[in-house]
Amino acid sequence: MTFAISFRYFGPHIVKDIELFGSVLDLTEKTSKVIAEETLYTSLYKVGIVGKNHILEYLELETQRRAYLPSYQKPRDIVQYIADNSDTFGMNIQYPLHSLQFVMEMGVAIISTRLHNLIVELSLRPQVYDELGEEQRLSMEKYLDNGSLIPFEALDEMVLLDAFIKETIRLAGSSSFIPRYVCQDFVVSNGVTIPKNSLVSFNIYSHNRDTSIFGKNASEFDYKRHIRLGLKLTDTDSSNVMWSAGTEVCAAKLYSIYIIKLILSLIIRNYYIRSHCPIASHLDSNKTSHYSTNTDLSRNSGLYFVSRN
Ligand code: HEM
Repeated sequence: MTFAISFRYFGPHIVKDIELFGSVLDLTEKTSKVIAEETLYTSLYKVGIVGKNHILEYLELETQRRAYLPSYQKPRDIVQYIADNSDTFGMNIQYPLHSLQFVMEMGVAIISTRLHNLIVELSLRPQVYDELGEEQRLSMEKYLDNGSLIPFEALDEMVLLDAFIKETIRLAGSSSFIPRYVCQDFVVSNGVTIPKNSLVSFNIYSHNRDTSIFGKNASEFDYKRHIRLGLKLTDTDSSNVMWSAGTEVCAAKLYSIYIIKLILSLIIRNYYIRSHCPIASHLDSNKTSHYSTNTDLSRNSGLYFVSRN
């Protein structure tokens, strides 16, 4: 999954470069071992796709420093876990550090892809933009004493923004989501056997248009449905599988929600987003979203920000 994300993040123009490294990528496993090795980073660094590796430098120093901290001073986080278990990793301490760095980088990458979806969708829906703008105005009024700071409670209270994010991401899901490599023959409940060595994935595109979950207009953009149905972005049930489900729910769900809400709030408070996309002018019907327009007009190069002041 992570590599599917990075392809989207880097964009088609450099997919060719990435393909050069096909030999070091193993896309057939959920968590490929090779992605955690230095080879990939070094290769990407050489062609200028990524910058110097300061994160790894920091993690290396920090794990060494933490090994000497008295127990009452040790933070309960993943870096500490690695420091405390350095014996287990032995000479390969680099392995968990690279993996951790990779999670952080991919986390940033995935947030940026979702923000991209959201900003394009906003640009196409001036009426929704006004409604979200009004919600921001009320929030600013309520939290006037906080100046330009936006407290967590304020983000929690932004129900329209919550619903807008959820609806946009619901309609943007692709047909291949959280792919898995099948290590052994697996019989599913309807008797079908998935043979060993297959790749399977969840069709979130169809799932998110299921009328039994989202109502008759499941294929349309109707962001207030989530408010009517009492659904929130934090949910992790069949109405919201964007964070996955079960035991593998995204470890940074809340962090991502707050970051996305914060960034969108700041944008909405300060700018109007307009699109050069001609589709916007006749997008009155809710039958489409920026993903179903399926056109390069919906790229961010077609957008411009106009200051509210
Ligand atoms: C809008 C942003 C994000 C979305 C939509 C998202 C979505 C997901 C999904 C669908 C999974 C399950 C993947 C699978 O099982 O194959 C997942 C897992 C995970 N995500 Fe996120 N993610 C986001 C941001 C982040 C960020 C920013 C980080 C870290 C800084 C992060 C860290 C993780 C980790 C560590 C897991 C594995 C959890 C486990 O297997 O127990 N995610 N995420």
